[in-house]
Amino acid sequence: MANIIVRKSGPLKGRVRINGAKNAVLPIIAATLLAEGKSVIQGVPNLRDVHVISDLLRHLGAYVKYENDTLTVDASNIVNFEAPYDLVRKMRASFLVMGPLLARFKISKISMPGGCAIGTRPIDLHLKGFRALGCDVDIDHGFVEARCETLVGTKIYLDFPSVGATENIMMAAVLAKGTTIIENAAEEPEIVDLANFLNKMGANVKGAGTNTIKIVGVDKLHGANHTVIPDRIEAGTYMVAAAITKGDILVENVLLDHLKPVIAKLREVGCQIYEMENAVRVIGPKEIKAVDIKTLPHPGFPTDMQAQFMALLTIANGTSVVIETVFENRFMHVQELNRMGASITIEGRSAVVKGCKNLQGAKVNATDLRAGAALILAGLVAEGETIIGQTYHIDRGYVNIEENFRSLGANIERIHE
Ligand SMILES: CC(=O)N[C@H]1[C@@H](OP(=O)(O)OP(=O)(O)OC[C@H]2O[C@@H](n3ccc(=O)[nH]c3=O)[C@H](O)[C@@H]2O)O[C@H](CO)[C@@H](O)[C@@H]1O
Ligand SMILES: C=C(OP(=O)(O)O)C(=O)O
Repeated sequence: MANIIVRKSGPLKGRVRINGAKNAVLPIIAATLLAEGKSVIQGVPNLRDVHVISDLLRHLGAYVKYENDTLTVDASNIVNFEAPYDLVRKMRASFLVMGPLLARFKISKISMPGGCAIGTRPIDLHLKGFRALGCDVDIDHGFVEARCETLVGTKIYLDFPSVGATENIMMAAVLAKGTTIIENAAEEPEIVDLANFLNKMGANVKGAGTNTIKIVGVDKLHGANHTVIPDRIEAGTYMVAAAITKGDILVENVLLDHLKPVIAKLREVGCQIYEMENAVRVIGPKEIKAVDIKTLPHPGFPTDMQAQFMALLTIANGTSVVIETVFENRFMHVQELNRMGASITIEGRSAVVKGCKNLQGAKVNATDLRAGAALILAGLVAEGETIIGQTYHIDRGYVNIEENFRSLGANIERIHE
C-alpha cells in the first residue's frame, strides 16, 4: 500500500508534457482484436489501465509488447473469447473487447462490469446495440454472453450519448453486413481517435465527432499504425494546478480544440490563458472567482474534470454550484474535501461550494481516479500535510504524477508502507 503525501507548495511554475489519452488508447487497444496482423500504437501512456487491457488481450491469445510508449499487438491467434471477472473488475473498459470479438468471431463472454464509486454504470446501451445488430445476448451467472450468425447493419438510437456504447457498437459494426447508423452517438474526441484508427485498419466509418455515425461494413480489416491523441483530462488537471496555486504552467502536447470548456471555465475563474500551437500557458489569478459548472457530454464541460474544478472552487471568493449530469453519484470527493476544511453541501445532483480562506491538510482517500487528482490539487494549497490513500486509483490515469508535480515545484512524495 502506498500513500501520496502533499505539503503546501508555493505557486507551481514550469512546463509539463502531456501523455497519450487513456480514454482514447483503451478502445484502440480493444480494436486491434478486429484483425489478423500487427498493429503499432504510439504515444501509449504507461498507466495501470493500459497494462490491464494488455493482460486481457494476452489472456485472449494476442501477442502484446509495450516498450517506450509504443504498444505492438498481434491478434492473429485469438484462442479465447472470454474475459474473466478479475480483469473486468480492475477496469470497466475491459468490456470494450466485446464489440471487436463479436465482429470478428461472432461470440464473446465477458464478466458483467459492476458499478463503481462514481455510479452504477449500466451497460444496457451496449447490449441494445449488439442485439440490434443481430446478436443473442444473455446475462448468466454474472457474465454477458453474446453470439450471432452474422452481424447485420441497422439504425441504432442511443437513449444517452454513452461513450463506451458508441465505441463498442462502432467496433461491432465495422465488419457487419451493410450499413449501421448510430444516432445520438457520443461526440467525444476519443470517439474520433478510435474512428480514425478503425479507418486506418480498413474500416469505413464516417461522422465520428458528430451525433450521427455511419459505418459501412467491410469484409476484412488489417493491422494499422496510429499515434494516440493527447490526454485532455491530464492536461486539464495541470491547468487547474496552475490556477489553484496561482502559478504559471506551460502545458505541452495538447489539442486546444479538446480543451475549450476547460479553458473557458479557467478564464471565468480569472486565469490568464495563452493558447499556442500545441501548448497552453495558464497563469493563475490573484483571486479565484466562484463559477458555476454543469457537466455534460462533449462538447460540454467534461465530468472527468469536475472533481479537480471542485477542489479549485473550495478556495474561491464566493459560492459556486457544480451540477453533475453525466454520472448519478460522482461526488465521493466532496466528503474528503470537507475533511480538509472545505464547505460543500450536496443537494441531489448539485454541490454547493462555499469558498473558504484556507484548506487544512488531512488524511484522505482517493475514492476514484479524478477524486485522487482533486485531493492532490487541494493538498498543494492546504496548510500542513495531506496524506492520500488508495493511490492505485490515481495510477489508472496519471503517468509519473509525483515527478511531474515535483518538477513544477510541488512538495509531493509517495511513501510505500
Ligand atoms: C474509459 C473511458 O473512456 N471512460 C470514460 C467514459 O466512460 P463510459 O464509457 O463508461 O461512460 P458513458 O458515456 O458510457 O456513461 C455516461 C452515462 O451513461 C450511462 N450509461 C452508459 C452506458 C449504458 O449502457 N447505459 C447507461 O445508462 C452511465 O451510467 C453514465 O451515467 O466516458 C465517461 C463520460 O465522459 C468518462 O467519465 C469516462 O472517463
Ligand atoms: C471515470 C474515468 O475512467 P473509467 O471510465 O475508466 O472509470 C475517468 O477517466 O475519469
